[in-house]
Amino acid sequence: MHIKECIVSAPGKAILHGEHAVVHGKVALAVSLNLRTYLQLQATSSSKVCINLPNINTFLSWDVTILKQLLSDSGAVLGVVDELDGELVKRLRDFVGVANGNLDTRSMAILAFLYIYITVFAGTGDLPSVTVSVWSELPTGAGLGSSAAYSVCLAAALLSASGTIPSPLTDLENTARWAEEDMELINRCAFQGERIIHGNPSGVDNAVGTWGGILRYHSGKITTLSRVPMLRILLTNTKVARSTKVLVAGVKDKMNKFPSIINPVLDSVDAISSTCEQTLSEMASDTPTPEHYDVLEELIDINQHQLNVMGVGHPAIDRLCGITLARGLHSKLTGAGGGGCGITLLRPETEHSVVLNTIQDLRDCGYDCWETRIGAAGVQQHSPLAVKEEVLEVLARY
Ligand SMILES: Nc1ncnc2c1ncn2[C@@H]1O[C@H](COP(=O)(O)OP(=O)(O)OP(=O)(O)O)[C@@H](O)[C@H]1O
Ligand SMILES: C[C@@](O)(CCO)CC(=O)[O-]
Ligand SMILES: [Mg+2]
Repeated sequence: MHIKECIVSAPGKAILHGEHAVVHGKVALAVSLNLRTYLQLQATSSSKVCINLPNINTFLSWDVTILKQLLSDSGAVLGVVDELDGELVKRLRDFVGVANGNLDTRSMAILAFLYIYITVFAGTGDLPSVTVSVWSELPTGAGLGSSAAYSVCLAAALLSASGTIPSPLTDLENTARWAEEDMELINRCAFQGERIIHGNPSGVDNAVGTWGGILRYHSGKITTLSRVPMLRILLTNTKVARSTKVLVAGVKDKMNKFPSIINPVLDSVDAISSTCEQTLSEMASDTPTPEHYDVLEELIDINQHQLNVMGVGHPAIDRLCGITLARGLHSKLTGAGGGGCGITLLRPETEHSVVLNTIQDLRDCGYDCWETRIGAAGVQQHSPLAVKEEVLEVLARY
């Protein structure tokens, strides 16, 4: 079979409001980041499937014949992308030697890769020899949607390589995006990768990885917010490791234990997202005022308290909030919480010295901290000419 080689990338994300509540049907607002995951797919004649994941120090290969055996035993078929094929996941777990409940970083990444590779190529009747190398600018497992960017890249590259979706690149451009219906397929396929890594994802992270921009996400309905002011955001990584899967399951346990206490909190988060959306829209249609920023800051503070009530806070995040507040800035965790990253809203008039001093205070705690740009493009295909040299260099090593 003819394999179309490609380089693709997808952005990470920050959730402004609605993490966790979105898993239970509430509204979330999320933005793409200018930090991306890159994937290079190459055809080989080695009769092997190789995966190189330098961010997590994982380099593996399998004989195609062994994977073909797995495929014929499982009877997996392409097209069943809306439901996770539990039987195939079980076979893959046995094949890779990963016990159910094992949340090890490498195991999750390998399972997600093999699952998407097999289901995508099952439809073509053949499993090709390929080498897939992934490199990300995102911290892994820190709340910035690294799992979704990884799954979106896998889906886009494997669907394109198999010819299931066309390659959008033409001779005239070095970076291109897929048509809407192709992106929908990429998003649905990536969602299965997220299911393997997260357990019960809402789909918001892979939607941002696919479409980019600033999105409202509600029970699978994705709306791009076109009227938004340019927000300045500081990102801080507390470097406290956590697992989205464990945190999402923890909130579900709390809901089951105390439904009458936790459900109103989720409703209240929903109202936070709606109020934020309305405020952003007012700011975009008029000149943003200090009063608008007062509202945004108060929403951030309330939402952070709600996340603590849900049990997904962490002392390292409380410390981040305290440090920024001492400089007059408001912060909350972003993503699944339990450590990981937080966002801090900067006002347009926030002085450069205040930003620099805040960044220094946070770095003194051992945190990484930087100002970020939001609203980056979603999944893209690139010619090598359009990829930063340092990224090409890493990808070329394998
Ligand atoms: N660059 C990468 N290479 C290989 N695997 C990756 C990479 N980035 C993420 N992953 C996979 O995603 C997992 C991290 O996903 P997890 O959902 O816990 O964190 P996150 O996506 O960064 O945060 P959040 O879901 O809160 O936004 C890792 O354990 C790994 O399996
Ligand atoms: C915690 C969560 O709401 C966001 C993780 O980035 C999980 C999800 O929506 O899948
Ligand atoms: Mg994730």
